[in-house]
Amino acid sequence: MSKAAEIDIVSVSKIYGATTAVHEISLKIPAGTYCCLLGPSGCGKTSTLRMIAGHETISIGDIRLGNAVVTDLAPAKRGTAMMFQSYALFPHLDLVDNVAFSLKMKGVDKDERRAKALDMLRLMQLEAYANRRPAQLSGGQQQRVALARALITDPEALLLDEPLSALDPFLKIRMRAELKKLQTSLGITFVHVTHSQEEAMALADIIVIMNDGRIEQAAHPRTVFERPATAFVAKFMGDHNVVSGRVTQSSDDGLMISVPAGGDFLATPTGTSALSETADIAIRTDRVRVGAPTEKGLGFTGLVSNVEYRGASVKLTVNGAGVEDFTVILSDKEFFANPVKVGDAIPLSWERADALVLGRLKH
Ligand SMILES: Nc1ncnc2c1ncn2[C@@H]1O[C@H](COP(=O)(O)OP(=O)(O)OP(=O)(O)O)[C@@H](O)[C@H]1O
Repeated sequence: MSKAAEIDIVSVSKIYGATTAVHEISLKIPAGTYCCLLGPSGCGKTSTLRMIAGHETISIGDIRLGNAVVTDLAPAKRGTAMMFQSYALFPHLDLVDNVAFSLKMKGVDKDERRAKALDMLRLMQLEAYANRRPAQLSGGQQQRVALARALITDPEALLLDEPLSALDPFLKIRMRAELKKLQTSLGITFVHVTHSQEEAMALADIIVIMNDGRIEQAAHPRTVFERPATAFVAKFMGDHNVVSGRVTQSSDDGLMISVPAGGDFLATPTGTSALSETADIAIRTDRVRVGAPTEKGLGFTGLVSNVEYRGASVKLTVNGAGVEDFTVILSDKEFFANPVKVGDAIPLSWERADALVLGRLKH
């Protein structure tokens, strides 16, 4: 139906008075990609999306869409369409008029815009509701109307600001699958703002993790999870233990870090990390086993402070070797073959490849 555009963000900053919301970010989003901007509240995701849309001016830098620099273009001239968190539907108009609205603004004649709106409603499987008003629809249906309204302009890129946040948990998961299917079938570029790691992992070809107005990592979800670039990414994505310490020994295939008044840990450099006096390492919670390590630095003995049953798995929290709240996820089978309880002293271990040295971003 539509052509997709690459989005190229070149050294872009957003400054609101005394607040720098976005600090000189650069990012290339290839044409036809599903990109999720992910990060905690206030990290600059929405400002970035709004600058791509043209709803916010760019303080410094440029944004290109396909071959065109769109930095100073009005939103309607960019080839982008935006879907808002609240859907922003007109309560007094039926679905056809809601969806056809932007074509009416462009001066497209009535028959043509109604025909196109009906096509879009058909695409969203809402044809049967064409004459209803938004209040007569479910949350999921309203979301599909908002999508139809954004897509009627035939955009090269669709920008979505927390599109699933108004939905209940069950519908959220269903609509998430529908968004992915839609993006795949249209083949256009989607940029989707979310603060949910799970949502970003499920949808994205590229996850852009932002922190304090900067990009910590932009990569495929599997890379982000298996090779988190920084301590922030490892902590924010979850399922990793991050241990910080002083570097006491370093070579090409290993780095030893000492935790103040605690243990020594061996870690694998990942290339993203410039070596310095201190370092952070990440250890996946599901890669830790109960048992003595085979090599110095690949485990420690600690006291169990919490045991949480989760059905298919059991989560242990362990303190020791200068590390607090070290998390271990065991399969239910592993745990019940050898159960432990709060207060037990247990040895933990992992493989050398499962302890990674993390990079540090200059702030
Ligand atoms: N119009 C504005 N005027 C002044 N400061 C603003 C304005 N809009 C955003 N900010 C500030 O810029 C920073 C980034 O805001 P932004 O809305 O881009 O973050 P976000 O990651 O989308 O957050 P959330 O997930 O809470 O929506 C915040 O500190 C915010 O307070």
